[in-house]
Amino acid sequence: MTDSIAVSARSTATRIGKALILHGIDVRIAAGRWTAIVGPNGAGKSTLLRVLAGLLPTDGTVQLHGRPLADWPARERARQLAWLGQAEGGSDDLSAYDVVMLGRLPHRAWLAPASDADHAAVRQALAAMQVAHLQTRRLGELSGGERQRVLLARALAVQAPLLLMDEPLAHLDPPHQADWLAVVRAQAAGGTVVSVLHELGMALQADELLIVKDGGIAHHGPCASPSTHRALQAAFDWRIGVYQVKDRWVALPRLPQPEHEHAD
Ligand SMILES: Nc1ncnc2c1ncn2[C@@H]1O[C@H](COP(=O)(O)OP(=O)(O)OP(=O)(O)O)[C@@H](O)[C@H]1O
Repeated sequence: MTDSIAVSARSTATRIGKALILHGIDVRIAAGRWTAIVGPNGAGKSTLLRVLAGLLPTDGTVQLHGRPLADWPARERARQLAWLGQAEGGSDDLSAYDVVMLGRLPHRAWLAPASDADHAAVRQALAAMQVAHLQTRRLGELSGGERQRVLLARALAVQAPLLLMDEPLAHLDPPHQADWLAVVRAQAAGGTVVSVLHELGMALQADELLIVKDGGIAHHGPCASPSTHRALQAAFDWRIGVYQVKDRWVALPRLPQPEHEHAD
């Protein structure tokens, strides 16, 4: 599994309106791994994730399991690729259970009732994100973190081999971040995960780091590699340091230094 490519994008330019947002993209995401996309604000991380999901047109080609995205029948593609966007709205009147059931739509025939397998997938996803006790509550009346966990459960309920998530940790407290980490590891053991993350300490727990800066790919490499750590620090203008704490890598902000001192 690790040698194959789950999703790839090759494009010279991605525009939103007239604005050039991404340029010179050539990225291959390995299957069976967790890739974290990181980089400064406005670098183009979310745009790149949307390109990989086929949600934003671009020149060049985007391929899912070696086949151009555009060639996939919509339902089949929806079963292959689960998506969690940033600040998603629109389902506030639905119960948490029904929101998670939306993740099963690609598996259901038009107007067909949910099957036992659909209900089982929903219950499993609710349990994985520890929101089973919220299942009868309306999405709109949940806290930010509860809501995010329900939306994560919806993405998990798709049971797609490729899971793309934009800032999945938004609003999650540290224990729930740790739970999410366990879920992602399990997910990557049988499939592929790509997540845009601002929490660099969490991103460094991934297998691969894809560093985006100024609309291009600055680096793509293993999270544990010194060259990746150097590239990460450089991408943030050396305003962060990467350190080893026991068996994990962490990134910490560096305080601004007086003009005459240099970063180490
Ligand atoms: N609809 C839009 N119209 C014009 N420019 C846009 C639009 N959406 C995003 N951009 C611009 O594209 C660039 C990349 O945005 P993107 O959201 O991909 O960045 P990001 O790396 O995810 O940022 P952040 O870390 O702040 O979430 C930014 O300069 C942004 O202002």
